[in-house]
Amino acid sequence: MILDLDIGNTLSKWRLKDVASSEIRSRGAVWTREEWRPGADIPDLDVVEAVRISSVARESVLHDTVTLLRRQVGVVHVARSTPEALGVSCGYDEPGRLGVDRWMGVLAGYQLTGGCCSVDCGSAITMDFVLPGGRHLGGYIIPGLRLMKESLKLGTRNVAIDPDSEADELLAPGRNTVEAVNHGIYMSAVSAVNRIYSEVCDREGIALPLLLTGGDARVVSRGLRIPHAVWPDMVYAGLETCYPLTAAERAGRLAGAPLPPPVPPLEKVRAGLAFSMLL
Ligand SMILES: Nc1ncnc2c1ncn2[C@@H]1O[C@H](COP(=O)(O)OP(=O)(O)OP(=O)(O)O)[C@@H](O)[C@H]1O
Ligand SMILES: CC(C)(CO)[C@@H](O)C(=O)NCCC(=O)O
Ligand SMILES: [K+]
Repeated sequence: MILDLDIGNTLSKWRLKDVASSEIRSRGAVWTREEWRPGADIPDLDVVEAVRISSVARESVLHDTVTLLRRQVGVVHVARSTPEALGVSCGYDEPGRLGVDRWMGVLAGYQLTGGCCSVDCGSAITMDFVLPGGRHLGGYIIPGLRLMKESLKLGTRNVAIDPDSEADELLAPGRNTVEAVNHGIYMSAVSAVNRIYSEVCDREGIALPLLLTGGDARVVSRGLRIPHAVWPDMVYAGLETCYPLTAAERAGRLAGAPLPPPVPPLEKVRAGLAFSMLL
């Protein structure tokens, strides 16, 4: 089995992948705490022959995790953001400072589409752009839905947005504090994704396929009118492209990859932008 780890600020997610069949056997998530160690909700390391890690937690958390895993597993790959990988050049002045989860998303997105906008709706909402030809432009970081809500300190932090809510309801004016906060932050996240996508496509003169991942991807997806695809395993797919271990991965087939989303005509993106500027 391959153990893939996506260590985030809020949650550490894992999945077990069968080397022979390339199937995902199980998955789970644990809160990212002081240290990460195998426990009741962590898979049995005896069956694991290789580990691949994307981590944006503190370096000490990663260090402890790797030390522990190396005692039991022969192969441990730790992904890093680099100036260049798999035909993509990093847009950051200091590539090592780009969150490696973002870099994994960019590499997976580029592999799937040959140029895209990748959005990760997690603790933070990040947006990255990579053009056909492989130039990553850099991106944007805004607080995620949960963080935005917590920062308001209106006593609504424990009332989460129902991930199954309809976008129409979430976009309507709230009629109590919880609704006003939830609908407000939802609207700000969806508007930001919309606006940033349109601005960058306009600047660059190209409409790009839009890909979404992260814990809040599904609910944000429902409020977006731009065509896009949701790819829950996008960060893991970045690990697959960097460290291919199964036959399917070596052949470039990424687990759970959606069909590349249709790209709107650039004129339509520009018209939407012009409209929002008129108001
Ligand atoms: N079971 C859950 N526990 C915590 N957050 C959840 C859960 N299900 C959905 N969410 C939502 O997912 C978001 C966190 O997403 P995700 O798991 O992608 O983030 P993360 O691990 O914090 O990633 P990063 O720190 O890399 O941004 C939260 O804003 C929250 O609204
Ligand atoms: C922005 C987050 C927290 C999103 O998970 C992560 O990618 C990160 O810690 N990035 C480092 C800062 C940067 O990407 O510029
Ligand atoms: K993340």
